[in-house]
Amino acid sequence: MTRLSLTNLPVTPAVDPRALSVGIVHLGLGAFHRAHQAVVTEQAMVATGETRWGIAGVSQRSATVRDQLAPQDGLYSVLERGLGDPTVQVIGSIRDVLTAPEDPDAVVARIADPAVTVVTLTVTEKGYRATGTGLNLDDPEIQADLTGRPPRTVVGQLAAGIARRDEPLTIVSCDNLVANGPFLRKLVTDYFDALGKVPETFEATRFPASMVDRIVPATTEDDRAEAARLLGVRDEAVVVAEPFLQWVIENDFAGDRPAWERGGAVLTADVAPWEQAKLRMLNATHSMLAYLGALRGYETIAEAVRDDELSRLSQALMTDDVVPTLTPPDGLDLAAYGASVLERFANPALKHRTRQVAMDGSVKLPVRMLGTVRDRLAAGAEPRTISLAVAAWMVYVLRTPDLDDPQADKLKAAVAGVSEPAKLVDALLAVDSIFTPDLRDSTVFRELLVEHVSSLLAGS
Ligand SMILES: NC(=O)c1ccc[n+]([C@@H]2O[C@H](COP(=O)([O-])OP(=O)(O)OC[C@H]3O[C@@H](n4cnc5c(N)ncnc54)[C@H](O)[C@@H]3O)[C@@H](O)[C@H]2O)c1
Ligand SMILES: O=P(O)(O)OC[C@@H](O)[C@@H](O)[C@H](O)[C@H](O)CO
Repeated sequence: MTRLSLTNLPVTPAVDPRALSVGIVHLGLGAFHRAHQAVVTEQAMVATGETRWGIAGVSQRSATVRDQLAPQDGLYSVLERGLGDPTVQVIGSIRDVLTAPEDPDAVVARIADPAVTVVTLTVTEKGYRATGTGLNLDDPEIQADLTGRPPRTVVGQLAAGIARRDEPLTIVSCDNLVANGPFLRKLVTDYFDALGKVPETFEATRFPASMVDRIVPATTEDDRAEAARLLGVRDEAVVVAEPFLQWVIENDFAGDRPAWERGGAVLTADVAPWEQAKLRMLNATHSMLAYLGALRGYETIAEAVRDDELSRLSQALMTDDVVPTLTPPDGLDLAAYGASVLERFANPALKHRTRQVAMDGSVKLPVRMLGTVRDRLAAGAEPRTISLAVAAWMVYVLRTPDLDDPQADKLKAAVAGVSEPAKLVDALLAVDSIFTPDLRDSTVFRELLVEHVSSLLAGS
């Protein structure tokens, strides 16, 4: 079947791709960016008529996305799966695709280009190479970048690009992290400190925080076949998304930016309440459903949330444990938000695999769950359901032979030969890159974990 390209365009993108120049570099050209920031950026250009916000996307690890997009002139489609029939939209805002391991100098050159004023990122939690307190200076790739090779890490790429610029830059993390903007600023600061030289432009570089939300499961062959059926041409780079899309961005930019608010984003002075509500309600519940669902043999999140007991536990997690820790942003009704999250998870057309959401637990737990545990303990409350979520991760680590986690070897070594609940809990609580001393020393938390792990092990 013919491939999607500028000469085989069954559906015209909302912008003319040929008219665009590159003004944004995006690091981490995965599925999410293509279904979220690239779409909002395109809509912003449609609303303003500007043509200078084309995106140069950077694949950080393999050449797969480049090999999918390059023969298609950077074009791809978003297959939206809601409750009705699926729809498909061709997106034209990605204008260049680079593969960092093949051409690291080209990535730095793009970041240094004066026409580029904004860099965005979606490189997953582990892509930041952080410890609980800052940049992991023991990471061999960070150490290698610090010797001055063409950088291979995301922080090294940003630092090298900033160092070559005369004009300040704005860097927007779009990953699910607590205070993602300040967090990334700290990592880049640590890098320059380790180098022993801070470029003059760094002080003016801005790192606005952002909250991003749209469920974008990994694309499957069935999705590619469905897109081909709807488009009449083959799209190897199609991404699947739910209809919902939200992007809240701190309005703190060093220079020009796309009018993202004209494309559906919200620009605000304070992202923290949005981000905390989303990470603690949506993402924590997502992860709990992933671990409990996988342990019960459910393939997808939609199957898991349709289990009455897991649905009740999801509701209890949000209502009893999370909501008391939140100060909602103006205009957000937390009860209605919680109900809408569960409805979105139940979308049967989105085959979001429990195993995909469950991956990288060692870096997700601190972001999604442990803040709630800490806040409830500090309030003298018993964090019952959130502890079940953590216990489910512990049993998942024990029971999953091919654990997909950056610390898989360390976690599997910690639980090797363990079968008693208390020993499993103690072995994993001792992993200090995940659990801080206050949590390790909490008798209430430990006892809840042992109780939940006991019943999960007995029930399976
Ligand atoms: N998919 C979603 O529903 C969704 C929703 C909200 C936010 N996000 C955020 O976007 C991130 C990416 O999600 P996705 O769906 O695009 O995943 P994906 O697997 O399609 O893409 C992941 C991207 O991160 C890069 N990456 C992975 N490990 C890395 C490492 N160690 N160093 C540097 N780069 C690395 C990959 O090269 C790839 O470009 C998530 O981790 C999350 O923080 C995703
Ligand atoms: O993308 P991850 O692996 O960081 O997390 C998995 C999901 O919880 C996450 O992607 C949600 O779908 C998303 O945060 C919804 O906006």
